[in-house]
Parts: sequence; structure tokens; C-alpha cells
Amino acid sequence: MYLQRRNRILRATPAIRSLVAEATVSPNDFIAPLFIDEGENVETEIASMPNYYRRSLDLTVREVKELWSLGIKSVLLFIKCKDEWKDNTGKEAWNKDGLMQRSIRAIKDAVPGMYVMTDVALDPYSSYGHDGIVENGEIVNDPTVEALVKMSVSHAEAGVDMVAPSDMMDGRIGAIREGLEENGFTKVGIMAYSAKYASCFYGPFRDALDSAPGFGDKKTYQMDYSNRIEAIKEALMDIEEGADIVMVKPGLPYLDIVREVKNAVDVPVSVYNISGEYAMIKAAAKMGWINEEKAILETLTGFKRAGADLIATYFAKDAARLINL
Ligand SMILES: NCc1[nH]cc(CCC(=O)O)c1CC(=O)O
Ligand SMILES: [Mg+2]
Repeated sequence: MYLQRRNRILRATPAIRSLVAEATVSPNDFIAPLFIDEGENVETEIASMPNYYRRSLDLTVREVKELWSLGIKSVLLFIKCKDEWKDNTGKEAWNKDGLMQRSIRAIKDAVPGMYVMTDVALDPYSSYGHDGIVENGEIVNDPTVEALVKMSVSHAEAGVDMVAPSDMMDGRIGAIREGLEENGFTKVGIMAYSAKYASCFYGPFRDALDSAPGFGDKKTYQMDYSNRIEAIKEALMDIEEGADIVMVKPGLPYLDIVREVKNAVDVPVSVYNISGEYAMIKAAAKMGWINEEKAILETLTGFKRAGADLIATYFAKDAARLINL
């Protein structure tokens, strides 16, 4: 055969493959989610997330130092609220000395360069396990937005770098931006969970924080997985309201949305490789059905190829180790 073009030339050796690789992952891309618990010296493995832990603040700080040493530049904080502090207003969320506020201070103190982001939503603090305030069986938008503003400002007071509202109420990005401005927090960023779908893949996360909805589901505020155009609308509106970064969540079943949003916006796009996606890889690897290390790198590279600039992933530490090898 005389072929004009032989595509295998660029696949022949590791050297040429790496020279022409379009998408690559590095620890610079990762946001490591952390689950924080009350107490001291507490480390609880999450049953549905093998080798992932909920830790007390002392052990969390140790973990953050290790992540930093591996080249990971950002953490996303979640806390587990005690049942007795949960109510329908979610007011523990803006307690100046709450676990989240103490965690922000302790982490910024221990590793000042670490870019600290916090999840902003009422579900861990809500007696109903919903992301908003409940009235007559409904999640009410505007009163919830007021609560989210208080929560965001209190994270800012504690020294957070960027708040990440994950609640999907309408108008919350604009309101949070205004709240930050009014209180002089002009350096605090907002990463909006803009296209957040109502997903069954959040299950393991809700185990980790004991935050499953007490009634119904989240379909009146999180997006319907049938929809594509709506994701663009959500992202563009959040950017107009002041979002610095927009997020698509979940990740794997929504790679098309990552690409569409990436093509539509002029801000960085992040993707959340969520708990159920972590659990699937872990479970298949445990069964010996896939190679875990390869599955992790292939998955994360897929997010980059789809257009994600940042990836929130429970594999951050494992992947950083693999990449640094
Ligand atoms: N609003 C809270 C929140 N923030 C991040 C996740 C899910 C993360 C994951 O599954 O890894 C959730 C759960 C939910 O909306 O029910
Ligand atoms: Mg919205």
C-alpha cells in the first residue's frame, strides 16, 4: 500500500503521544473536596466511598498540608452538622464559630497559599435535608437566598477565598455578590454550581454528611437531566450576576454539557466528578473489573478534553500521586 496519510505515526511511541496530546491533567486542575466533622482525632471512612474519610479539623489540617505538598492548590469544604443544631432556617450555617468558619480559619492559617472554597447550601444544616427553607412542603426561593447571603458573608469573614453556592435557587449569585460588596469583601470569588442536575449519583455524598432530603426530592430546584439549553441559560445568567467560575455537576453523564457551557462562556468552567462517580470506579476496581489507576486518569483527562478548566474530584490526591510519579 502507498498511503498519503498514516495516522498511526503520531501514536507510535510514548514520546510522540505525549508531544501531540491535546488534553492533559495536572494537580493544578484539581479541587479536593473535604468532609469535616466535629471532635478531635476523628477519622470515619464513608461506607459508600471507600478510602474517603470524614475527619475532625485537626486531621483535616494535616490532610490539607499533604495535599499542598502534592501540588494541589484548592480544597472545597463541606461540614457535617450535628442533628441538634439543624433547623428549618439553617442558622448554624452562619454561626461565626461554627465548624465551617473555624475550618476556614484553621486551614488558611496552616497553609495560607491553599485556595479555600466552601460549599454554600443549607442542606447539611436543614432539619429537612433540603437546600432551602421549607414552607408548606415547598422549598421557598427568596427567603433561602437571604440565608445563603448570610452564610456566604460569614465564610468571607472567616477568610474564605471563594464561595461555591450549590443550592440552585434563582438569583442567589447576584444577591451573594451584592452581599459581599456591601460588606467590603471585594476579593472573595464565587464559583456557581450553575448547571446542577437532580441526580441519583449524589447518594454517597448524602451518606457522608447525613444530608439526604427528609421528604421528596430536589427536582423543583435542581435541573432535569433531559435538558441541555437550560444549562447554557443558567450559566450565562450566573455570569451576568457575578459568578467568576461556573460549574457543571455531575460530571460523567454530563460531558456534553461541559463542552456546551465551555463554548458559550468567557469564564473558567469547572466540573464536579461527584461521589457516585467515585463510588462506581471504586466498586468496579474492588471487583477486579477495571484498573483503578488507569480509570482515574482516563476519567479526569476526559473532563479536560470535554472543556473543563477545573475538576472537583475525590480522586485529587490519588491522581496527583499518579501524575507526580
Ligand atoms: N447542596 C449540597 C451538595 N453539594 C455537593 C453535593 C454533591 C456532591 C457529590 O455527590 O459528590 C451536594 C448534594 C446535593 O445537592 O444533594
Ligand atoms: Mg440559576
